[in-house]
Amino acid sequence: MKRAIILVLDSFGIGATEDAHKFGDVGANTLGSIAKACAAGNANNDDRQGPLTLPNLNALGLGKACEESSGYFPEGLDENAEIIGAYGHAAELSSGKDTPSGHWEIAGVPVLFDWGYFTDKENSFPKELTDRILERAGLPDYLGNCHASGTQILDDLGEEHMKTGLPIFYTSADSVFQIACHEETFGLDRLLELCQIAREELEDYNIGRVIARPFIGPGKGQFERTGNRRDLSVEPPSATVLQKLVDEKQGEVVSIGKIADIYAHVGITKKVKATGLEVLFNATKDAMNQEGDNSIIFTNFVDFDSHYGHRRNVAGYAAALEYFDKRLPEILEMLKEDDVLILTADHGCDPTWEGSDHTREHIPVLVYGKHIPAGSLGRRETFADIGQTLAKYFGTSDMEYGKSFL
Ligand SMILES: O=P(O)(O)O[C@H]1O[C@H](CO)[C@@H](O)[C@H]1O
Ligand SMILES: [Mn+2]
Ligand SMILES: [Mn+2]
Repeated sequence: MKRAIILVLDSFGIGATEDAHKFGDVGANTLGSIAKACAAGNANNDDRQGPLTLPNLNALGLGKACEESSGYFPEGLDENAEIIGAYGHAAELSSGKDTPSGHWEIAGVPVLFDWGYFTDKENSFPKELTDRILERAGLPDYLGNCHASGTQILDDLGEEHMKTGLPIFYTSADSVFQIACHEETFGLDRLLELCQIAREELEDYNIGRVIARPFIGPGKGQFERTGNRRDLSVEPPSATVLQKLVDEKQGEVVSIGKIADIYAHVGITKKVKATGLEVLFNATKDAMNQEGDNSIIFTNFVDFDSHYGHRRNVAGYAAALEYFDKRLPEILEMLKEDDVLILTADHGCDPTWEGSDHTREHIPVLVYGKHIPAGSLGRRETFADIGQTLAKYFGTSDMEYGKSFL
């Protein structure tokens, strides 16, 4: 019975890529920076203290993968631990360091074209675009029109939004058009309709995603984003390994969390809505109990990125990693004879880096299964090696990019 379980720790990079200078990210290392801060006693909070402790991820080869990627073995992890998994680090072929590019490349389809971006930090959006969106939505105006951190902008504009009823439009270094509205005063359905309009009006702008950012709370300092976030993505440019498994093998692809949105619902046969590390973990285990031959169980753990990476919260990121690590054996124990477990990431988001954007980094490629020999997979030229490996494992037609490592 063939099954792959793919766990994406969103933003968990392990060291800058060779082309990081193009992104201003030379020296970024999400895991490395967290490990350093923890070892120095600079990442303590109510949930955690001291050096970074990730024995289970380390046994799969995480520490060594980071060392091969960056020359730095993460402090806190045991350099002499017995390694039970195959481990490597992969560079990104895609032109961007965003979530869809990273995920599509993992599934064998790198994004070789350039996305459209709203590069101006202020007055970011063309007036003819926002005029059309507002007109179709029957709104007189909007707030924002800038690059922003999604939580900071709620503090800055949330109250004005509640008072005026005007939506908040903002963007970032990613190819995104984001709309934040209060779930209760503006309404979730209205926000989703507005995002759909924006998606349609953005057709000529080559923008990867429109993101609905609903939030709740009474006022400044008390606003919180909810689990009703929706990402309206364009479709991947060609068939991913997910789609091939469905089309060629009549397989199942189970999306847990954001995965379905990221692939624009293409190549996905089941969707499980889940928010937060704990619920995502439980949902992954449920799917592992249910799914049979020719299935991919694919989970995105977005909190690493959205709650800690973008928020530059090192202690929070470390605590979340330690929580993930503690629960990992539950999944290892559930693996059946031929199951393949892949732990990876889609880009970096070093919580010690300036600003609030992603960082261009290698991703870890940790592969574990009862019949997979432990040891280094070395440097991989593209995330698409994962997709090609899956194509070979499931016996679909080959992907155009990537080399199988099994
Ligand atoms: O600051 P928030 O809203 O979390 O935004 C982050 O999430 C979006 C999608 O990854 C990007 O725009 C990134 O900057
Ligand atoms: Mn991401
Ligand atoms: Mn992000």
